[in-house]
Amino acid sequence: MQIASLAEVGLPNVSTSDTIDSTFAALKRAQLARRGSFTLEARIAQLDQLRDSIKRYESNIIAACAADFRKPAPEVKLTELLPVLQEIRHTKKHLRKWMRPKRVAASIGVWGTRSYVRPEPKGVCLIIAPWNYPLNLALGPLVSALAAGNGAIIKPSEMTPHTSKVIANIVAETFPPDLVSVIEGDAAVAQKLLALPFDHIFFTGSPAVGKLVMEAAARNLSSVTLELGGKSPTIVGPDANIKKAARYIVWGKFANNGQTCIAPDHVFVHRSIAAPFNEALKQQIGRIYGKTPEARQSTPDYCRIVNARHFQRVSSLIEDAKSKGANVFEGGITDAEENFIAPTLIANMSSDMDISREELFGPILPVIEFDDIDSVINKINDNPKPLALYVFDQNKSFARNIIERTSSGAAGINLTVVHFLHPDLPFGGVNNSGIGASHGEYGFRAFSHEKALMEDKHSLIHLLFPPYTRWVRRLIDAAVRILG
Ligand SMILES: NC(=O)c1ccc[n+]([C@@H]2O[C@H](COP(=O)([O-])OP(=O)(O)OC[C@H]3O[C@@H](n4cnc5c(N)ncnc54)[C@H](O)[C@@H]3O)[C@@H](O)[C@H]2O)c1
Repeated sequence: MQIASLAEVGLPNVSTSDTIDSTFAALKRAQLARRGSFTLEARIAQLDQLRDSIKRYESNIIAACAADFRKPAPEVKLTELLPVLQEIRHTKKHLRKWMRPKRVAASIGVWGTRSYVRPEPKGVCLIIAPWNYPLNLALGPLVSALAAGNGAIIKPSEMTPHTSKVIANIVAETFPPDLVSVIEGDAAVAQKLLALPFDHIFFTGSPAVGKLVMEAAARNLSSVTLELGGKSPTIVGPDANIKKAARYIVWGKFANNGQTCIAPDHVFVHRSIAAPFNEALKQQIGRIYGKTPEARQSTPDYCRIVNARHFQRVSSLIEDAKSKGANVFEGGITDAEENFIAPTLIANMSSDMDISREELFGPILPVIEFDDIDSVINKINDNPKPLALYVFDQNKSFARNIIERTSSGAAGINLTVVHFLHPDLPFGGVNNSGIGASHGEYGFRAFSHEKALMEDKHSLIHLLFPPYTRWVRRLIDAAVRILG
């Protein structure tokens, strides 16, 4: 389905930047009012409503993603709809257990008390989303925020305006504005929002903007979850199943046109298998996207770069690499009219090239040959900790060695990207690639405050209260001796 203009997506019923303060105040008031009555049933009803609306809007979502960056419909279903719908299903199934206060056994020191860890809603949360999975990364966190009993403001990305409008319409149709509101806009709008004392900020985007978000959050001591990016390395060992490695790497890299936070950024391949591996990569690209440049440009299965600015950025990366001696051995063809960049494979990368430093976030894959795995591990450890790291090898100890000696948000063995789909795995980065985690119970906990609750039953702790008579002092000394 083609969308010619934003108006066709539907009339937005959405807060604008002028109404930021009043929207926030309304959410705050409503959140306090409903605090005691936000039951399991109420939360599940909201999740059901969200699921129904998403399903009702399915064709609009597909059309909007096509209008924004020619994202293929099957990719929209697999990477935008499925993760959010699965998150709803999984959350509904487990929410009762997650919400239940967890009994904690009394320790000797507080014998005679009863204790619980009681998750409570953080309050009013801000969700700032990126453009690359515009629906998934706006509504996925919303599922966790609602499950945990919060109100939320969503600020979708201005770079995918059609999808942003659809999100606004879904939310306006599904929730009262004092429970969930969408505020559309750019960085300036995000900055206005960030000045407000949100109870939690869930940000997905680049590490550079993540730092600004954390700085702004610090002013109000708002807690943060930062889902960031970086250069996720992939290592193909000497005993890799070459065909399988190429299949997963080509899919993980070129789906969404390389604009995936957990896409393999670059590949280290053992020199002994480099030639057949490079050939296998080329074969996979041909098999999926077509044998000729024309076929690759016309296939409906290949997404586009999101806008002219990013097209320019990614094209310049290729030009910079070429001018410094890189060998573009597949692709490299670009068409500015369509923000099209062919699936591109690059050899002979060197440290003076921009592709060796920047997160590529586009359809270019540098392939680097190695002899000694220690040098690869050292290189990874010399750089900021990545969001994901992938290893392909049949030999389990090869992967184990790398995973033990490096730090990354997630690690995958003989696959790429798929870990995103497991609702029981924490999804998140580490330091430069992120702080905190999302998905399933991890998402619920990100949006919850774990309140410590203790009740006195028949404890003897009052025997240690002042005045500090000789008897009390003796008791305290004994307590320190026994418990310390
Ligand atoms: N870890 C993850 O789950 C994940 C998922 C997708 C994308 N990413 C990362 O996101 C990046 C690409 O997305 P992007 O280009 O939309 O990121 P971005 O950081 O430029 O923008 C993300 C959001 O922040 C807002 N923003 C931009 N500048 C801002 C500023 N100065 N102050 C406040 N808000 C501002 C944008 O309007 C947008 O809504 C990549 O680095 C990618 O790896 C991470």
